[in-house]
Amino acid sequence: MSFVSMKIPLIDLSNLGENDSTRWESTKIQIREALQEYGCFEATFNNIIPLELRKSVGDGIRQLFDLPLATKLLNKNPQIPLHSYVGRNDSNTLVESIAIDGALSPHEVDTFTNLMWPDQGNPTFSKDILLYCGKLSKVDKIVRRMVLESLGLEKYIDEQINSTDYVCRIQKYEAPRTPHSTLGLYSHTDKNIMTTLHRLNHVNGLQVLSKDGKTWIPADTTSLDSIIVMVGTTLRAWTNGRLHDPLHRVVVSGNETRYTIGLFTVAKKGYVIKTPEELVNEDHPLLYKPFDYYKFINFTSTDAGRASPDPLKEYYGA
Ligand SMILES: O=C(O)CCC(=O)C(=O)O
Ligand SMILES: [Fe+2]
Repeated sequence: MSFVSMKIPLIDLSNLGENDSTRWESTKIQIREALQEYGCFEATFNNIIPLELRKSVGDGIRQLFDLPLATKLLNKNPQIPLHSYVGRNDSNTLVESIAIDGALSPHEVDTFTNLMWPDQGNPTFSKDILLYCGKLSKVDKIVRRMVLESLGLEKYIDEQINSTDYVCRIQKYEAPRTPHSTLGLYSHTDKNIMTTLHRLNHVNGLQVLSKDGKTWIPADTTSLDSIIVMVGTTLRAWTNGRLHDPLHRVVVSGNETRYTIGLFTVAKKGYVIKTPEELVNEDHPLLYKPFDYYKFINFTSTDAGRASPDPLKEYYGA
C-alpha cells in the first residue's frame, strides 16, 4: 500500500448561480467525474460555516461528550441500531459518536437535546445544529441534483430529493498522545446515500482509499470552510455502479482531540431503492434488485453484515 501524495479533487461550489449557467454546467461535470473516480471531493465555499457558528457548535459538542456515559447511552434508536450512540471500548479505543435523527426537524432536534440535557434542554445547541445541518443539506441537495442532471436523469430529481431524510453524526476522536499514526475509525464505506462531512478543528485524520485499492489518500479539507462530499453504498447501488463508494478511515496522532460532524443523507422510512431503468443496459447489467433501505442498513449492523465485503450484494445482488 503506498502513501504517495495523491489528492482528492477540490471543487468550488461558492456562488454557483442558476442551474443552467455555464458555471453550473461545468461544475456538474467536475462533480460527476470526482464521484466516479474518487467517490468524494472537497467542496470549497466562501464562508459557508461562519466562525461564530463553528465556535458555538464546538462548545456544545464538547459539553455533549462530557455528559455522563449513562446519559449518552440514552441516544439509542432501537429500530435502527446504526442511528445510536457508539462508545469507546477495547476494539474501538479512540472514537465516540452521537447520532441525531431527523437533523433538519426542530422537533426532533429538541427531542434529542431534551434527552441529553433533561433539566432545561439546550436551545442554543438545537439552534446551532439546525443551522449547521441545514447548510450541509443544501450542499447534499445541490450535488445530488447535479449528479442526476449529468446522468440525464432530470425526471428523477424531485423523487430523489423528496425521498430522503438526514441523520447528523458527531464524532470525537480522543488524542492518542503519540506521534505515531493510530487508527481512530476503522476502514468502511458509508452505507447511506450521501455524506457531507465537516471538521470543527485542524486535527487531521481522514483518509480515502483510491479506487484501485492501492493508495490511502489524505482527505482532510484544506480549509475549515470546506466540506467533504462522499458517495454512500446506496447511491452507488441506485446509480448501478456509476458512482464509487470509497473505503475511508480515520488515522490520528498527537495530543489534540479531533471533532467532526457528518450529515448522512438517508432514505425515508419504507422507501425502496430502485435503480432507474435508464442506467441498465448491456454494458451495465443490473447490480442490485430493489431493496428496502432500512432492511439493508440493519443487516449491515449484524455480525454477518459487518463481516461481508459487499453486504448489499449478499442481500440484494441481481
Ligand atoms: O470523522 C471523520 O472524519 C469520518 C467519519 C466517518 O467516516 C463516519 O462517521 O462515517
Ligand atoms: Fe464514514
